[in-house]
Amino acid sequence: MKIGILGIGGIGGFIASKMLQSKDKDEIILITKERQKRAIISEGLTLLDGDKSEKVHVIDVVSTNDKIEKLDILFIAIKSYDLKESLKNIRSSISDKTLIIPLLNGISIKNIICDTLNLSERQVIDGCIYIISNKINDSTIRHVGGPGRIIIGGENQTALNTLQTVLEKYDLDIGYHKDIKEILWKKFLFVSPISAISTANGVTFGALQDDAYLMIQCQSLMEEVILIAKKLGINLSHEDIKNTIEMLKKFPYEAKSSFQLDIEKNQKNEKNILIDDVISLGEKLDLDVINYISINQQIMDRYLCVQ
Ligand SMILES: NC(=O)C1=CN([C@@H]2O[C@H](COP(=O)(O)OP(=O)(O)OC[C@H]3O[C@@H](n4cnc5c(N)ncnc54)[C@H](OP(=O)(O)O)[C@@H]3O)[C@@H](O)[C@H]2O)C=CC1
Ligand SMILES: CC(C)(CO)C(=O)C(=O)O
Repeated sequence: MKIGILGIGGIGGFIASKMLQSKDKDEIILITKERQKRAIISEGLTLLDGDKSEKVHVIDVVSTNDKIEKLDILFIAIKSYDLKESLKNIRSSISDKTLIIPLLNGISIKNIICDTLNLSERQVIDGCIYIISNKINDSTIRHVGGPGRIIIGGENQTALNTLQTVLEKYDLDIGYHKDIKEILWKKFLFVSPISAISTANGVTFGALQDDAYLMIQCQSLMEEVILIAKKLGINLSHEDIKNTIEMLKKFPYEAKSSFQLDIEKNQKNEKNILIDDVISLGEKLDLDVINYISINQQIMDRYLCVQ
């Protein structure tokens, strides 16, 4: 099996390192930019986790300028703002049999992939990951916290069976769920409000939980996400808000979302999929998302938002 991983940053670097550490492995191909390819060829790939540092030697690392052989499985771990461009670059490595697993945040990623590559929905197996993992430099990734749990799923049971058989040999914590849409919305219920509120106020996950007023605001954002989800037929409830807040407690005090880290560095960021999508869905579905409109404004006032 040829397994590609597109985007070797916080997420792609984490899963690549875990897979490459396995003794019995498939052909794992890391797909990067040219500059990062050179760094990984000369330095290997190092995953830092607490006091541990694990370096793997990488045999197959290609850049999007290289000719890449047809892949059986492709994990996508790119930021949403680079997604379309990078997919176009690796189009020739995707056949009508390649199974694609996006691990990006957001609720519209499958549509973007299918539209960009003109693929059948059955080929794209929705997924998400619960983790905080950051790229330190082109050859070093740090797992900061979070369980690293991956959930994939959907209606294509044949594809899921294949993936389960291929991926079980790796030290990855993977769960399979038929109703993956609900899982993606539950993840979104976590990542969107928490990223928005902590970024708007410049606080870490721990400081957010210490501030009762901010937690009330955070819950108001969650209510708006639930309103939209329900209108779209996704079964989220207030119980999910409780579970989401419980989950927040499992992250380290100093943790920040990838959105906050990007925006603080004045880098391109995923505001479009984390915040703007909620506002436009609210408008489209004629639902009141006043708290999202206001948090969006707070973020724009506080930072110069690079899009
Ligand atoms: N980090 C986290 O803890 C979590 C992130 N997520 C989600 O996962 C997704 C990926 O995030 P994350 O791993 O943090 O992102 P990173 O920015 O750390 O990694 C993305 C990688 O893709 C590379 N890249 C960009 N464009 C291309 C291209 N055209 N061809 C090849 N490589 C390219 C980047 O290179 P360069 O740096 O040079 O641009 C970088 O190495 C996002 O949607 C994020 O929201 C979800 C859960 C947790
Ligand atoms: C909030 C978090 C850490 C949850 O996995 C995340 O998805 C992100 O930072 O993008």
